[in-house]
Amino acid sequence: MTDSSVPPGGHRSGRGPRRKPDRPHRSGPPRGRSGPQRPPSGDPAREAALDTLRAVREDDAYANLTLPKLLRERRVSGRDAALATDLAYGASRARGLLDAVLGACVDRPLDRLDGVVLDALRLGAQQLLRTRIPAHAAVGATVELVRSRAGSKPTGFVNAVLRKVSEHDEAGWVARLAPDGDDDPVGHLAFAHAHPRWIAEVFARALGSRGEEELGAALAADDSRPAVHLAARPGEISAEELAAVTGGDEAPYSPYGVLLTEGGDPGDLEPVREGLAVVQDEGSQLVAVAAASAPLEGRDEHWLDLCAGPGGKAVMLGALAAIEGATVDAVDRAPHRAALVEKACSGLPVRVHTGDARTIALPEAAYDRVLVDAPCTGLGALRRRPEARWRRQPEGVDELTTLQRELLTNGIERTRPGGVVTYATCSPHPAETVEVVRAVAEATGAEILDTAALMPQVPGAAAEGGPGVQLWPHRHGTDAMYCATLRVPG
Ligand SMILES: C[S@@+](CC[C@H](N)C(=O)[O-])C[C@H]1O[C@@H](n2cnc3c(N)ncnc32)[C@H](O)[C@@H]1O
Repeated sequence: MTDSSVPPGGHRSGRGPRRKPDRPHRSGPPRGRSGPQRPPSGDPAREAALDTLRAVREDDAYANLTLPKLLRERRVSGRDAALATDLAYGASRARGLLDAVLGACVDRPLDRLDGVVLDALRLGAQQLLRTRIPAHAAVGATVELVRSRAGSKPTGFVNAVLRKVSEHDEAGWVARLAPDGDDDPVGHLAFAHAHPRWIAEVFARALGSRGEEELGAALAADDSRPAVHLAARPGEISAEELAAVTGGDEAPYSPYGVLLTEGGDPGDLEPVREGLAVVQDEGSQLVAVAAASAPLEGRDEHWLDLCAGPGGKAVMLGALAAIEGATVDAVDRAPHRAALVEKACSGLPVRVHTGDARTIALPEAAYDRVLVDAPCTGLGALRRRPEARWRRQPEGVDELTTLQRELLTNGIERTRPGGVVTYATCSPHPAETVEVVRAVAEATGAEILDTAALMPQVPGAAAEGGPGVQLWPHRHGTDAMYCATLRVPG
């Protein structure tokens, strides 16, 4: 079970949430939407969560962008903000599981329900099944939310459905509704950990021989909120100093990583405001460090980051290049993302270029080091985008793998003989990882290096069934990043 934290003194008292009388508050549908204005429910957390679910459902919005904006606009903070976040992100992540339970409690297809009622039922079911909020508080608060947004008419229906949901806990519903674990272990685990089956199948393939043992842990870790890591800027501050200043812990694998142990907005931390550190998953740090340190004979001055936006790895590469006396060319096709790289790399020896990496006018066979951090399905970073797992479709994978092969081939063509190329994705999908690297190495004659040897401090890093390193949330606490290094024949 995840997202089960109830804010201190929160809603376990059984008395439903109370609004502080002096808190400035704006309620009702998001700005710019018309519709009957009803009195607010006096529950800013659930109102913000409901409006977030609506924006995700109707406008294809991202929950992790919508909710913080709503909370800021409405000046919702503290416990209310924490509860809104738990509910909106939790219900977005668990949508498939919640809908299966609701489907068993409602006598018509869910898509025939009024949208607000469906969103509210999802929020109610999330509270009942995946938080420690007492059932009567969860049902009562959801009914009041519906009354304030849709009037009294649907309240009896919502009350009755949620009472049926509350007849079993999450494990009880999984036992009733999930595929049988003996006949269909992957389907069972996918249901129990609220993942679409196709994603669970991809994880199982990527885990290879360890799939049977580890798939449940992998899906459970993917169903929880990620820890926040900082990357100390090389040459400016050490991880040890950064940990001391921020109160975090030095991260286990990245020489520049710090694991934050306190909540709060990391953007408010002084070293982050001063540009001495950035928020960056430890897995991404390891990829950038591997790209900058893969063994190389001869000149080591010209580096290239072919898919650089928004610039997380380019900052690390730029800072390491500054120490080595090298320079970095950073490319991105999207002008707004190239602009973000420019901003992030200010003061570093990084030149930013906007254009398609496959055709941009940059030298051939000239770079000593190249990073190809390819666009991908993002299946390794699902923890960061609560609704993403239900939005992604397997059909998009082929188009991406074609682009990935072209980009890696181009990266190899731009590398001098004897130079090194690092290929990375934030996806563990074998079609995007080991299969791309194998196919391109075969076609170009590039030599695949032992990438796991570049990260001796990371246990169990070698990818299953192919070259490269595959990191995992359940093993390493990182995103499920993949990377492989190749040497261009001399
Ligand atoms: C996974 S992201 C890179 C993340 C980045 N390296 C970082 O650490 O912040 C992939 C990037 O590739 C860019 N991209 C996609 N197709 C491209 C192409 N044909 N040429 C150059 N950039 C491309 C996308 O705009 C996106 O910014």
